Amino acid sequence: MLNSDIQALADRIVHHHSATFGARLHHDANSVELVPQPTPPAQRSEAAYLAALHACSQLGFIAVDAECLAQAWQRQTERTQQFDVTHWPDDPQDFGLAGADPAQAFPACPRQLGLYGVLPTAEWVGRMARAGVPTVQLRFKSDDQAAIQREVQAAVKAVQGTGARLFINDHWQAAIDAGAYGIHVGQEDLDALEGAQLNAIRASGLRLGVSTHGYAEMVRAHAVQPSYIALGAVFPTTLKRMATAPQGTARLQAYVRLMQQYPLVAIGGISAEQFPEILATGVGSIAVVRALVNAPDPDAAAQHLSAFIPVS
Ligand SMILES: Cc1ncc(COP(=O)(O)OP(=O)(O)O)c(N)n1
Ligand SMILES: Cc1ncsc1CCOP(=O)(O)O
Ligand SMILES: [Mg+2]
Repeated sequence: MLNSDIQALADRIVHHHSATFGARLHHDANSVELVPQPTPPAQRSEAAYLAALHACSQLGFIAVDAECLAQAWQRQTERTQQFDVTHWPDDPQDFGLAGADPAQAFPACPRQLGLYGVLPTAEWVGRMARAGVPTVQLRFKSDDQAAIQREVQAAVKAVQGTGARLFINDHWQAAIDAGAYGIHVGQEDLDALEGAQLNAIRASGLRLGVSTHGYAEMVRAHAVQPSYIALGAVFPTTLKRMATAPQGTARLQAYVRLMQQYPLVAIGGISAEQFPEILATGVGSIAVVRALVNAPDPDAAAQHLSAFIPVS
């Protein structure tokens, strides 16, 4: 039970930020509602922390993200010596995101990765790279090691001479062996990697992209200092069962403000009409599957969508 002073502070946070985070997230075809979450058990006793923990849960942030935000709100309050309910935490130092060892960072990749095609086969990878998609990923789901090796090698070959950067999803050893541009891993994949395996990826010189679905996962991703961070799912997607609700553009905007030190990729349910509002958040790349693979004319879609996003 919150005491009335803390409840009043929490109400002020909710009041100030509900139009941004708490309201029904828009998009006619992709309407998403973020529902209030139970407030998790408190880890500390300061007023700013307790009020923020309650308010962020009310605003629909899952327990680990509400905890992360509440800790950041407390640090912001101590640093600025005032509890400003209007100032949503967005300073990396308040999330423990400052001061990492640059020697441990994965190799840099451009901030503007441009259109990012996430594709099921080497054939699709080659086709989209030839159509001008600047960043492509082979997302080949198989447990057959021989098939994986073949597909990864074929994808590396397929992008040769096109200028496209090729990331390989999941199959990091095959990606290293074949000499891809980079590897993409999810949070569970990252958790499953032993220190020696992560060191092997780092030593290979390949870039590393990591999926995130909220504040706590961004902080975890930062611990390995990847080459880019993917943020999603922004909108509902039929292609992957997501453990968390779609994030929507308001949260995406807040993530981008916080994670400026990384190249950022938005993913999940993004179609051509949504490109302008996604790009307005400041991400350097939009990753899509269906917008390419299910398009009536995938080559024309590749050219059309690529033209939307600057590349560096
Ligand atoms: C650019 C990009 N972002 C996120 C994902 C999802 O990766 P992951 O969480 O590993 O899930 P699977 O794609 O393996 O199902 C991605 N592939 N690419
Ligand atoms: C692989 C993946 N990871 C998060 S959303 C997603 C699928 C994105 O596909 P689409 O762009 O068709 O929604
Ligand atoms: Mg994966």
